Amino acid sequence: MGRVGVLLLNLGGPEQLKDVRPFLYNLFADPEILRLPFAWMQKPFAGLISTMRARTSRDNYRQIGGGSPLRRITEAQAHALQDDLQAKGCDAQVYIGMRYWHPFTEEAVNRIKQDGIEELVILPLYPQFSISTSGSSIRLLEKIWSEDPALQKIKYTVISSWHDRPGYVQVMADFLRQELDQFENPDQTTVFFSAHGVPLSYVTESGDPYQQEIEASTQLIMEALKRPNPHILAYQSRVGPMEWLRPYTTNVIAHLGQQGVKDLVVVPISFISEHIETLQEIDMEYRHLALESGIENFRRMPAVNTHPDFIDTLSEMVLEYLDKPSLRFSQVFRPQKKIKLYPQERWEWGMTTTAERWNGRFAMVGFIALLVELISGYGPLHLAGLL
Ligand SMILES: C=CC1=C(C)c2cc3[nH]c(cc4nc(cc5[nH]c(cc1n2)c(C)c5CCC(=O)O)C(CCC(=O)O)=C4C)c(C)c3C=C
Ligand SMILES: [Fe+2]
Ligand SMILES: [Fe+2]
Repeated sequence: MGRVGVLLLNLGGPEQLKDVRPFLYNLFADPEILRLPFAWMQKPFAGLISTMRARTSRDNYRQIGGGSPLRRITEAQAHALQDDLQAKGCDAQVYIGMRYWHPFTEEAVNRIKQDGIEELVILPLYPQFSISTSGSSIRLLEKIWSEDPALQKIKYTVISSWHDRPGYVQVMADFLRQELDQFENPDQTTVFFSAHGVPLSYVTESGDPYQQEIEASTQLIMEALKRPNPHILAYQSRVGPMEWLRPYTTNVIAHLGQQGVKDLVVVPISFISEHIETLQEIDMEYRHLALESGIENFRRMPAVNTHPDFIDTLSEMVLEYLDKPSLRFSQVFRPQKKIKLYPQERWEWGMTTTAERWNGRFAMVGFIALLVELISGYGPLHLAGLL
């Protein structure tokens, strides 16, 4: 075996409040996250939205101590994984490549090249595949690879998804059982799986396997739990005016409260590390909503972070994939159709008269302004109390 490397992929998060705007810019400049009708719109639009959303987003990061813990946790996972692989006789070097913040994917790839890695396992830290997460990171790697002959000599394989790995399912079930046992009536407590949402069109138009994988993980965890608890799945963190996967977490929490549910445990199903959406959105916003809606006991299952059983699952997976035939970037899921940000209007460009063309252009400007406002939650319509 040649020199072995493992590349962990994750989203990245702003470490300080001053990083929030440039981080958001990188995120919104990615067409896998936000696809505009014309490519030339992407960067100006990302600039606009990131500037306008930065205030709300900074407030949220301020509430969790002024930055995301994602880098620190991912580094701890990388160290633990490297030690575990070593203990299992595999002398591998583990790298971290973040999509939108430091340490960037490009930096990780440079280090992999400098270190003379000959065999590489690429492991996204998202159990379920989505075009917007693992898909985006893998697309980026494919591009970097295509531009560098030195990288093309590395034997690599991609683990595109691991939502049904027995080890992962077992750790999640064990964590859930421990959390349930904190309630007075563990078997009657409602289990609320909260997954990060994606726009509905990713699934219905582009064939994103994300929803199906989330549902499968949920099912497998409930089976491994071996308890009779009622359970429900909903999607959180919607951004923008489009329809996202339903039901929305906020609606379901309010509804459960109205139905008289008193004990609720939230399982953050699409996250394996603590970050803003567990620490702020679930622990603060959803807790507040739940208590207001009549739920009395609200708990959240912690993310698996660096738990030894979780790290063991990761290392077993890496060792298994080193022996498997490799999965190429081109074999990883690709959207069937280009993702659209919104159900596209039929713009009648240059059809009849100049007047109609200009009507279209003015409508486009108005439409973009509305979109910016809906995504950022900030603008003249909000000021006028209309949104
Ligand atoms: C499975 C995980 C995730 C999916 C799916 C996902 C899709 C997705 N996200 C946005 C918009 C934003 N995401 C933001 C931060 C963020 N998102 C994830 C995970 C998923 N996103 C993580 C791990 C983080 C970083 C968290 C941290 O601790 O820093 C943000 C910025 C934060 C905010 O302002 O809310 C945005 C915006 C879209 C549009 C999308 C699907 C298309
Ligand atoms: Fe996100
Ligand atoms: Fe989010």
